[in-house]
Amino acid sequence: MSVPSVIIHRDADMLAKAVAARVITGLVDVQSSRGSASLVLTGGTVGIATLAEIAASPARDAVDWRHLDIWWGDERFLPSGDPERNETGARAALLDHVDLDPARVHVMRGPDSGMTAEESADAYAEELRRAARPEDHAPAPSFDILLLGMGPDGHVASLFPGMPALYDTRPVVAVHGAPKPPPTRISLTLPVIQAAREVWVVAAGEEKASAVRLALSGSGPVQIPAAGARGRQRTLFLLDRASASKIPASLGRISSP
Ligand SMILES: O=C1O[C@H](COP(=O)(O)O)[C@@H](O)[C@H](O)[C@H]1O
Repeated sequence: MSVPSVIIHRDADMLAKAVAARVITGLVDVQSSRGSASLVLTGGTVGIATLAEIAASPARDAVDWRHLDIWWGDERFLPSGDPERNETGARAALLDHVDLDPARVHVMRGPDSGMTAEESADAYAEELRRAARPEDHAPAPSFDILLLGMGPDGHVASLFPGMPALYDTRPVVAVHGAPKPPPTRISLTLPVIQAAREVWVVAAGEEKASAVRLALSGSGPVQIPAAGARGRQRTLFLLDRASASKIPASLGRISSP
């Protein structure tokens, strides 16, 4: 697993713009060497703002959207089209504005599919298994870029502090009783997250400052799930000044004046 690098931007707006630029460049780089790429989306405020910035960027046309697999790190177990679903926000902010191959948009299904949360998690695990290549040596692809928002309690995806999902070794799990609504969710687990090539934790706001410090300073993932957000080749903590305000100055590289 890689050691996190911390990059700090002026504010949430600049952070979303900078992460958007990074995503575009990252996807173009992967596609130019391998043809297709994979991107795991997150919900949450900065996550969705980043997608809107990608959509607004003239550079977005440098990405070959038809050869991109879109996955989700987590989903709120709500019917399709529900405004609280991460998918709904992602579609409105970006996915509806670019020429994706619908077969490569891998949605975590909600209760309107007729599935229980457990069945939906199992169906997603099966979709991941089918997408895994021999070189992944795992029942899921090694994603090129996996984006994670982070809550003030340090949760990433739908992995909340102290909850059983943090010990689960299956690739995808149903989560019940989440402290943030809605209580039922579907989430990738830490083994799949940690198999991604690059994991980028994106956070803004003073209310996240303590969790950011703990995630970067030796806490375990059961206490602070973001502490387990590490990529195989690269881990980035992309922060605004407020969320970075409690980490030692030596840890962060200021990127926006
Ligand atoms: O519920 C969720 O929250 C987190 C963080 O959201 P934020 O609004 O505090 O940025 C998000 O990463 C996750 O995908 C989502 O389901």
